[in-house]
Amino acid sequence: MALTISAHEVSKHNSLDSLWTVVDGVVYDLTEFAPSHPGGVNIILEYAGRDATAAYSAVHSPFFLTTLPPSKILGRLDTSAPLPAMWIATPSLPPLTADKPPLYTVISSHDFLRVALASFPLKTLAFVTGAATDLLTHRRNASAYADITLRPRALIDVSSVRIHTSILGHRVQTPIFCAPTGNSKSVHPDGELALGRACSALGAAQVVSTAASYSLSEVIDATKAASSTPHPIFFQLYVDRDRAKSERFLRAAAARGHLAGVFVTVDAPVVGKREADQRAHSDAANPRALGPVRGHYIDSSLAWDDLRWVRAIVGAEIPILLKGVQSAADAVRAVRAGVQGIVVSNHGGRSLDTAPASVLVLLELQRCCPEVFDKVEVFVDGGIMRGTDVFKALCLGARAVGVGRGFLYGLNYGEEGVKRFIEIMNDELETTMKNCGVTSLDQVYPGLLNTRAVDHLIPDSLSEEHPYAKWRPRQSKL
Ligand code: HEM
Ligand SMILES: Cc1cc2nc3c(=O)[nH]c(=O)nc-3n(C[C@H](O)[C@H](O)[C@H](O)COP(=O)(O)O)c2cc1C
Repeated sequence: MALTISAHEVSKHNSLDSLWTVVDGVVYDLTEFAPSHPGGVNIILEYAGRDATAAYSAVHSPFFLTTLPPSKILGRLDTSAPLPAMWIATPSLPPLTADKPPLYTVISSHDFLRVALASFPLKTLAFVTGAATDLLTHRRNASAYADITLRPRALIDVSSVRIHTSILGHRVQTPIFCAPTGNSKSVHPDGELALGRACSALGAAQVVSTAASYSLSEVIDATKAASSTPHPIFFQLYVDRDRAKSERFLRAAAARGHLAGVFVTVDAPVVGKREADQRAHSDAANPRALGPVRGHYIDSSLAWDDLRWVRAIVGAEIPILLKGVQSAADAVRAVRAGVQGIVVSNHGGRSLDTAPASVLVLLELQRCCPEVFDKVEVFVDGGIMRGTDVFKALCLGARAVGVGRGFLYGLNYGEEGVKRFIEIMNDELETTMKNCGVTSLDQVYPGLLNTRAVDHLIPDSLSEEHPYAKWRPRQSKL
């Protein structure tokens, strides 16, 4: 890359016909790439013909640029002459809006949420706290835990409790894992690296999203440097419409040699209608746009048979989990399809509003297909804010629980905040166990819960018919 290119030359390539941009002093030709940019073409166009370093670095690690074909790296920017005014664009993400209270004053996940509400930039706030349409599933994920009550046992020696367990053969120090979340750099510049370092320090498993700001490899490298005992790292897969791209990602992930498994997300064939996100991005320049372009690269034709394709790529050894199982019928199909684990999840209520709260689906599995718990490892996420929630999910057969937003609220304070979040949740779980007369996670079982307040909501058979409405559409005469 010997060529030096003047800012004046770059600025001529400022349209979709010829689109150059500069990141960290390197000039890239994004003409071919821009229309398929997973974050949408408009954001790239905004930086066409000028410097995009700040905007790029606000959401991405340097890794993504290395995935462009070498022919698209045109040269270095000539910085010997003064750069034109307005050439270096400011990032589209505004800085944090408020000072955060000291971390030691934050003592619960609700406190972390309060700090996020006061300090996240508007777009980040909408992205992280948002959910589909009326947020009913999002709220119900949490409130359903409150409807399930505990049945404590007394006079048991609980002076010492242990919360370690295993996930698909990997020992973890806590049953709480970091669920995959995209674009974590919008919360903190260290994004998934900080999540990884904190998980590694406290022995929690981590799932790295396809849409992560840092690549899986960067996360593995960062956490290896932080701790000598590696924590299990999983990769979450959104299958790309360009299947060859997903195949390359998966092969690279498998070849990296530190992959505990692949979570294939199945509850977001399209991105849900998240109105806070739409409002935060509404733009007079594109009045007809209905929201930020997210996930348009996801292949909505993905079907059960495609799991064989995933298996063929990752090989026989790496476990595959389905993330986003929302019915007993699909849990049974997943077992038949030969996966090693399922995650009962509705994407934190972000995909389909009024889908059932995930802990209720866990109960549905217990009622309609209990054998699933013996055949595969079952996990759950969505709405977990307290140690009591974790405990209840484990009593209902979850091997471990995922938390999405909570980790991001911790990440607001960087690695230390994530550590504090995990420690608070662990501490609450231990307190719950002691007060319920349980000293290790192999003692939890459904008898420690009263679920009567929600039992009437749980389907009572695997049948995919409505219990009494039998109407079917008539054949159209057209
Ligand atoms: C001018 C350079 C670039 C800028 C300013 C930019 C900015 C952005 C923004 C703002 C988003 C949306 C984040 C959100 O959802 O809030 C995004 C998403 C994304 N970008 Fe870029 N980007 C650039 C170049 C690239 C390149 C070169 C690649 C890869 C080769 C890339 C890969 C992605 C991916 C995978 C996502 C999707 C994340 C998701 O699914 O949410 N970007 N980008
Ligand atoms: C900001 C954000 C981004 C997310 N990104 C992804 C993703 O890239 N892939 C995925 O499978 N799930 C994603 N999820 C869903 C989480 O993995 C998880 O299912 C959900 O957040 C659990 O609910 P909770 O946030 O109430 O804990 C995301 C969730 C949030 C809040």
